Amino acid sequence: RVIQNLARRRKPLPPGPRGLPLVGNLFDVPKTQDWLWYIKMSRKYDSDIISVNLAGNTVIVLNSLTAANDLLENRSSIYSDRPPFPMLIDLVGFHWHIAFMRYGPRWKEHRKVFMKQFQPSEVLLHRPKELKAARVLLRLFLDSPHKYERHMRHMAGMIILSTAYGIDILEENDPYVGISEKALQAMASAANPGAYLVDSLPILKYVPECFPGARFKKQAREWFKVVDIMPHLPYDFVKTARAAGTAQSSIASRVLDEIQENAEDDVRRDHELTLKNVLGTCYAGADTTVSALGTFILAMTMYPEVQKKAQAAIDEVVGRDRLPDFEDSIPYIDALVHEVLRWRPVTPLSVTHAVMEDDIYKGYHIPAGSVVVGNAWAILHDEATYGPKTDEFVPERWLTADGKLNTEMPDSSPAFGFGRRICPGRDMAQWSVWISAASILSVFNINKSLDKQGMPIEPPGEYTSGMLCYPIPHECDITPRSKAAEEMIRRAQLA
Ligand code: HEM
Repeated sequence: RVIQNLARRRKPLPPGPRGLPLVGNLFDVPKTQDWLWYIKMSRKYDSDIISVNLAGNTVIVLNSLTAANDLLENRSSIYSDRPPFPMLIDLVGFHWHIAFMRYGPRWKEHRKVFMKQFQPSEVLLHRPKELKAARVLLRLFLDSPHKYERHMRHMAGMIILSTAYGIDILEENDPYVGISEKALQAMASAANPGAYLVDSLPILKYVPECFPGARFKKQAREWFKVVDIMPHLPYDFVKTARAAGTAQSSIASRVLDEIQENAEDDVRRDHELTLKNVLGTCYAGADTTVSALGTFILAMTMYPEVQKKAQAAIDEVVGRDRLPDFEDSIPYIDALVHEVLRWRPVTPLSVTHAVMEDDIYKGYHIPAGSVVVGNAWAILHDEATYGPKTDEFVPERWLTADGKLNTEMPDSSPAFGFGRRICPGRDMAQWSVWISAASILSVFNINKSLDKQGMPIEPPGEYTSGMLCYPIPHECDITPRSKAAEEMIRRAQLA
């Protein structure tokens, strides 16, 4: 084995730009949209696998579906760890979040509990809550269309908090939404690759707060206050509601019933802690759904002809006198959801994995402990896989000539990551986006706003840049397709 390891180490690292002493490529990698820079490097070195050195840490970037599948999927037994994330975990306190747990028994236990609640058969149980939230979304769009981003956030929060905890959230200033949003803002900032030097030089986490340049520690301490209580607050709500006999059906209640029946005190405590962490993690999923819905609104504003085709497809199946339901089969909307996830992936560089053992791929050495990144943007924009004009929003690329979903083609799953860490909420997420998109288009038109001269305002199509990216809300006009549509939205609230 020793000889094998020595032989591996003699192989070169995957190609990449030469860095400076000590800092390596720390200042070469751009702070924003680094996925585009990695594509450029991949072309420059004519290799779908490249490496950079960030202050001594090797980062391996996989820029093709083949490379991502070969390593993250087919060798997942050694490629499913996470890097240590000193800022996010040790300082900001996200140690309870499944997505950032190291590979091992603790992660496996959490993932098992999560998967059980979000496997496709269980997701069917959550549909009534998704449908209710989609209908509330329509009414909110009707009342204040310009606040569409806030309403989509409300909808995603409503689905997750009612599914996970049986909490009916308030339309304004809900305390559970408030705390979760604050924690997620902290996550978005702290997980931003390259944003904090402490992630490259973990020793910095020990410097005192008063030390020059240690402002990040003060910031982390502020964030810690909300991040630490985020999973506890809604969980305590369920426990109180159960004691009072007022708890609504929810994942928390169902799992608590099972736990109460079977376990000894200390086993039960462990199970409860796992459950609390799993449920806390769910809200982060809500945030990704908001990003995908924002991309949907952007695409509909930019591509009116796609919008018209989608509406025609809905009208053909659903008609104009009821709202869409999960039972409706509308392949054009299936295609549109895939295209939303592909065109502007929510996590363009996915979430970083780490490799646990030395490995060799295509003759290159991948050292144990390297960070391994699947460049989801590069993969989902590869014309060899997804056809021409991948920068354009074209749902037809997912359809056969007779308008059915093309099952021969790879789907949009790289948007949800890879291998053993692939997003376990993806089924639920896709259905949330599906029902929202179908419901919105069945009753609303989304058009470019007009400026003072009556000219259409082109949406800038800007996104935030980080691990999770969100479209920056743009001006658009969201108006009911007819008086009857408006009445249908109001009636649906009373049902
Ligand atoms: C459009 C919506 C969503 C997108 C694009 C998305 C994307 C992702 C990605 C890229 C990962 C990392 C996978 C990897 O490391 O290879 C991930 C992980 C995860 N997602 Fe999602 N997600 C979405 C919605 C959701 C929802 C709704 C939930 C919960 C109900 C959820 C729960 C999780 C969890 C728990 C993990 C961590 C998995 C692990 O590390 O084992 N996600 N997601």
